[in-house]
Amino acid sequence: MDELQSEGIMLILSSPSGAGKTTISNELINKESNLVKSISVTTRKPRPGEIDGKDYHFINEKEFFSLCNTGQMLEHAIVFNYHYGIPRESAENNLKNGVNVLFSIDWQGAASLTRVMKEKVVSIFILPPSIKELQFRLKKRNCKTPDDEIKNRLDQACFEMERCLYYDYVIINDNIDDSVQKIRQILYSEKMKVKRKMNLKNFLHNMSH
Ligand SMILES: Nc1nc2c(ncn2[C@@H]2O[C@H](COP(=O)(O)OP(=O)(O)O)[C@@H](O)[C@H]2O)c(=O)[nH]1
Ligand SMILES: Nc1ncnc2c1ncn2[C@@H]1O[C@H](COP(=O)(O)OP(=O)(O)O)[C@@H](O)[C@H]1O
Repeated sequence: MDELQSEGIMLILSSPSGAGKTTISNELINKESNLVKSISVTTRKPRPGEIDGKDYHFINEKEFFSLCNTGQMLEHAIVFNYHYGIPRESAENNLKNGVNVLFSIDWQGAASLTRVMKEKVVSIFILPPSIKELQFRLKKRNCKTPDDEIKNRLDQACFEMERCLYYDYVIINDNIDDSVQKIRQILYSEKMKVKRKMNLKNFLHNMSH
């Protein structure tokens, strides 16, 4: 066990819709014991197969605004006409206890979390191998999604991908296992950074006395 304790990292994953961040997030959570996913709240309706409290907390607009107005949200944004936001308490408690927290959020959320939480944040942008592959994945995920909604998401994707310039890392999600492995390597390296070691001075002091 590492005697040098690190504070929890806020690991942000963003990508255009359909590039694979949900799939990658789920794999990461399965593989990393010290990583938990932050469950956002949203006013979007659940997709088939999505579970309330696991994929999102599905709430109505009134409940959403009440959370915002009482300071219970770390950040919130409108994406594809619905409200999304990060509940503050659970994320803050995990970080305090040295647990890493994964945020699968859009570029607006990434920008505002980075502005507020600064060095606690490590941000990764996931790119699809091509627009054609992105279109294929969007259709594969939910064949009931209307064509105009897929077109809307593809149009947005080009704009969103430009945002990768402002992230710490960028990954092309060709193969899921490779992408997951790359992110795990980033997490391990980030945890070893001197600035994240909470008890380094004490450790050195104890060694020399
Ligand atoms: N800013 C922000 N974005 C979020 C949050 N939760 C999810 N999102 C983003 O909202 C967008 C739409 O998410 P979703 O409805 O699940 O669609 P998907 O990206 O196609 O799976 C995605 O880019 C998510 O990463 C949040 O709490 N804050
Ligand atoms: N590397 C990959 N190769 C092939 N298909 C993938 C890959 N990553 C994700 N997918 C598939 O693409 C679809 C969209 O992935 P998803 O994780 O829901 O994207 P996002 O959360 O970014 O919207 C899903 O059907 C998923 O199984």
